[in-house]
Amino acid sequence: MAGYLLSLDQGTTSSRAILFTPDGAVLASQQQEFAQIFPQPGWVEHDPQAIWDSTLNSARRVLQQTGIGADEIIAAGITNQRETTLLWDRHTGEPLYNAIVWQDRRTAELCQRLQRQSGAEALVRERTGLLLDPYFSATKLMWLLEHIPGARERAERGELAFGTVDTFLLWRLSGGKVHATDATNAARTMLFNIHTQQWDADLLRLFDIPAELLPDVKDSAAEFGTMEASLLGAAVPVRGMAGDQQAALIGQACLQPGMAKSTYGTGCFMVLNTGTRALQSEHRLLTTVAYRLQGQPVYALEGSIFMAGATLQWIRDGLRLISSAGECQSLAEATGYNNPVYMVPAFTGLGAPYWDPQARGAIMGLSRDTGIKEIVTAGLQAVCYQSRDLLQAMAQDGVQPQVLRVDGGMVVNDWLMQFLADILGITIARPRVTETTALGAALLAGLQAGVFQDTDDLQRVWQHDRTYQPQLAAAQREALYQGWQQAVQRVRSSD
Ligand SMILES: Nc1ncnc2c1ncn2[C@@H]1O[C@H](COP(=O)(O)OP(=O)(O)O)[C@@H](O)[C@H]1O
Ligand SMILES: O=P(O)(O)OC[C@H](O)CO
Repeated sequence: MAGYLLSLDQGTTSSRAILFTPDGAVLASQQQEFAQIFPQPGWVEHDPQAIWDSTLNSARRVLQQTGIGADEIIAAGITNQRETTLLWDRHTGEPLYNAIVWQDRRTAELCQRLQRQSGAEALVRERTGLLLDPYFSATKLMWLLEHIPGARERAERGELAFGTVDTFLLWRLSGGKVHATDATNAARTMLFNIHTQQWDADLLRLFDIPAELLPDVKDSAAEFGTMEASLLGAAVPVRGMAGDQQAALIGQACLQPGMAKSTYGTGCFMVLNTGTRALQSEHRLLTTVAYRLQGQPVYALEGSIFMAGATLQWIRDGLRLISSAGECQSLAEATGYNNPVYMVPAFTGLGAPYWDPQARGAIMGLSRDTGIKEIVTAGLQAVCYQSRDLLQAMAQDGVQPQVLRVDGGMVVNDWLMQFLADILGITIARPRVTETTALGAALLAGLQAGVFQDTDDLQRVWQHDRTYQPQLAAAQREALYQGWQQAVQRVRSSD
């Protein structure tokens, strides 16, 4: 089929537009960063106009760069930073406040208050697969309704619309005609019942959210509406949508139960396909919707690590031990595996499976001969030990992937990938196209457009670049990991 697939990838620090050929190759890519707003400690906001402008500019530029007309685009897909919460006026389209970003912790106390309410935590866990944490949209929306004068009354009168970034972009792209999301994004709001695939009345009551605010929830490959022709020069149909980590799972073609991917960027997100079974984790992993096709949800277990590449950024910009992230590979090669130094990068607490917001970072095992290389190596090793924590939690929940597909900025580091294989004891596979998030959204759009017939067709798009096999003796692997577990134990605020 002639024509192209356009992917709009709206991330936490930048927006990207990528044009793919129908066989999943990247034709061109444009990216624009935007400002992070930190009004108070622990608060993180984005200007909605900056989200919109950077997305639209990237899309326009990628067409200009290639000379391709919008009328040559078969379908567009949207993928996005998840959980980030917006509230806008249905008549004017104007947001009432900045977007409250997923990293924002302003509702921590509100969450603690709700946790004390009998049965609240269990209700959230059972219906949404999530934990009662400020990370998700519900308490952010609650905050907006409480703090913007008149917002609650207006919401009850049906004058306002809530949305995560996908929904906001679709609203603007469609000229205010479509208020919809997909099941993967809905699953991160803490208001959506992942079993019935409906907004949940009990949760709406718990968080005091008027149902009038909510978007329609569609499959991840669906007819989401068309973009206003004035935006790109032709009315491009939007046919795919998924939160960025779920889109990466699709872009990595992890479409069978037991297949897993891990994205190593600023943070790390490991997602494991569990098929049509919504597996409830006993080890504080999240249960989430991986994608929904033809009304059938496929579920996933997810673990997130807050500091992956960000640890190296701190080593570079905070400690100034290196001048670029690329330097760390040769330092790690010189140090070797048997590094007595352990770094626990709990700068903003520990994520899954610990969920310990009070824990703080530490570097342990220092001696007079410790130098820069040992500290840098410990920063890299911490990413792998934390991945092992997540993989182990998944295994204890009954699913043990044999291969982990990886992507994100850190996976260019061959030493890191080999150490990851050795510490996890499974095969690490790196794909040829590492823009897996954008690819996932394009694949969903292509599926809906008929470019691909079924998920088997999507699987054929994935191409392998390099694999790393575990080579370390089991005893040595366990000894290294034990050192990590002891280090974590020492920084935790509670058991
Ligand atoms: N050679 C390298 N080895 C390890 N980490 C690296 C290397 N090059 C870049 N990184 C890390 O990769 C991260 C950027 O990855 P990227 O996927 O672009 O992040 P994000 O999409 O979250 O902004 C940075 O935090 C950087 O420290
Ligand atoms: O935009 P990213 O890549 O930092 O991803 C953010 C995640 O979706 C947050 O859950």
